[in-house]
Amino acid sequence: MIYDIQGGRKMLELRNVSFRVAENSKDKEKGILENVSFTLEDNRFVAITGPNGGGKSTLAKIIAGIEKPTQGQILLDGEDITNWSITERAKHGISYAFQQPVRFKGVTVFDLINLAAGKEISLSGACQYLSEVGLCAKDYINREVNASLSGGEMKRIEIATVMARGTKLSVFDEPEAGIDLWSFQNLIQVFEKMHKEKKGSILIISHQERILNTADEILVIADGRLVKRGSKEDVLPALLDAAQADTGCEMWQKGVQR
Ligand SMILES: Nc1ncnc2c1ncn2[C@@H]1O[C@H](COP(=O)(O)OP(=O)(O)OP(=O)(O)O)[C@@H](O)[C@H]1O
Repeated sequence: MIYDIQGGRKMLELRNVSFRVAENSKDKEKGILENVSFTLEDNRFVAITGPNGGGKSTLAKIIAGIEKPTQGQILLDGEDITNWSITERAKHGISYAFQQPVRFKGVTVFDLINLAAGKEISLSGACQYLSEVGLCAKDYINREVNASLSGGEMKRIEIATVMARGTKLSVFDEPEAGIDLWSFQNLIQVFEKMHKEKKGSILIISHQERILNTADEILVIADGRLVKRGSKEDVLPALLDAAQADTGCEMWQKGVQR
């Protein structure tokens, strides 16, 4: 078994992960992520934050298998999954909720939750997930997952599907995006509950102080690099000062760990 320096079991490990794309001019490359390394233990709640365009969503997509790193390795329970597809990773317990969820014509909300659960679940069981994300279940359970759903509704349905999946790692990309303030309070409780019930590890990309405050650990990604990692007590005060001073990225990059 593999343990990290804090003594917890390493569930996910990123080793020097880089993601570079070709720039418009043929011979040049643009670094979206550069040498990102970190480990995630079982049943942890980790938030990833940082300035817009810093590389957070790319990192989440690389973990879920939507993008492949151009360099580096990803290990799940000690096994190298760098070249695994999204499906293989999903089968082995990695769930991903998009920043902008996809819609599936012809599929109902109930179908989607059932598919996510990977087993037959009752109507009341599916409704329970919808209620937890603040949707009145009877109004949504038989609706088609199409363009008639608003962005916020779609987002909540997707979070319900990730909960139904109940995998060892759930990755959420800005779950707060498009969610109204009232529902947001409930959403925080959803994540707190998932964490309390130890339903696997949660990796959330977020800019919201309340989500960062709930996390066991915060990673700050800026300009494609992991610039800070620590407990909320270590990381949050500097982040909030930076936000107030509006110095953004420069402040975050102080004390860069490379
Ligand atoms: N395939 C790609 N080709 C070219 N540029 C890309 C590609 N993927 C991401 N980028 C660029 O990489 C940068 C990081 O994007 P990413 O979406 O990961 O940022 P982010 O930190 O999640 O931002 P936000 O907080 O705004 O959601 C952006 O400048 C984006 O335009």
